[in-house]
Amino acid sequence: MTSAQPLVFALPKGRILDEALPLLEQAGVVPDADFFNKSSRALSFATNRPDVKIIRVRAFDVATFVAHGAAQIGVVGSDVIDEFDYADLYAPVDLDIGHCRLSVAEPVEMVESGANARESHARVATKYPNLTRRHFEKLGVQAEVVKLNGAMELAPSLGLASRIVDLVSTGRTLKENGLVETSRILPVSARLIVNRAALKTDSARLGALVDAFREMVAKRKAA
Ligand SMILES: Nc1ncnc2c1ncn2[C@@H]1O[C@H](COP(=O)(O)OP(=O)(O)OP(=O)(O)O)[C@@H](O)[C@H]1O
Ligand SMILES: O=P(O)(O)OC[C@H]1O[C@H](OP(=O)(O)OP(=O)(O)O)[C@H](O)[C@@H]1O
Repeated sequence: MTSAQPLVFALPKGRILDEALPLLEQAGVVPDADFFNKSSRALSFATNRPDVKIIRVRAFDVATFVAHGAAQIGVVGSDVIDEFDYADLYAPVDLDIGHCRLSVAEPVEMVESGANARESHARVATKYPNLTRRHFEKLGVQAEVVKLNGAMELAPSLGLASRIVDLVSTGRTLKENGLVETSRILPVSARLIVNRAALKTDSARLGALVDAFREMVAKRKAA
């Protein structure tokens, strides 16, 4: 990565994007109009800065693009950062957006019977296999993970798993699917991430962007 090449900024499509865009603009990066064109199938976009372009990817892929240097900077949830645990990622700024938590949830009737509490083995449906295994290992419970990419809340009622590990905000999805949160694994918020090697080779531009986000988040908190 030389400073002559444009910086690639990876943004997650989906719910974090709406909260991240004002921060991006306050940091001096404004996507071109076609970024907001709902009918566009483009995935890469110019910005007001000739030396910065944006790629819009799935939330779970932002960390991978940045860790491998395909993007040098990005915004992603700490759930994704912790799930992949990439050595080449550095997460210098908690953006104080995208707040939720990663939790274990179980069917209400299982909690009432206490059946799951005595198990030394658990079949868990989740989008987060690594975080799930690490959590249950700490409890001395062997977790057999059933990997899903969404709608985990259906798994227990369909006999696919006895518990789930998933993100929780309001708790509404759990409640409407007969589940109850039984333990919290970690709090989640969106972070600014950078590729460690890129930060060394292009410290001027990347360092300035990190500082801009850091200062802006501090100002918002102080307001
Ligand atoms: N209630 C929530 N549920 C899920 N993700 C949340 C929630 N609140 C904040 N987030 C953050 O948003 C990210 C997920 O974004 P989103 O749900 O839009 O995409 P996704 O469903 O994970 O991705 P995709 O739709 O491509 O499968 C999570 O990684 C998390 O950091
Ligand atoms: O506690 P709540 O406010 O109900 O939010 C939690 C739900 O939000 C997420 O689903 P999302 O809508 O992001 O779709 P997904 O299943 O594709 O992740 C998550 O997977 C939970 O299902």
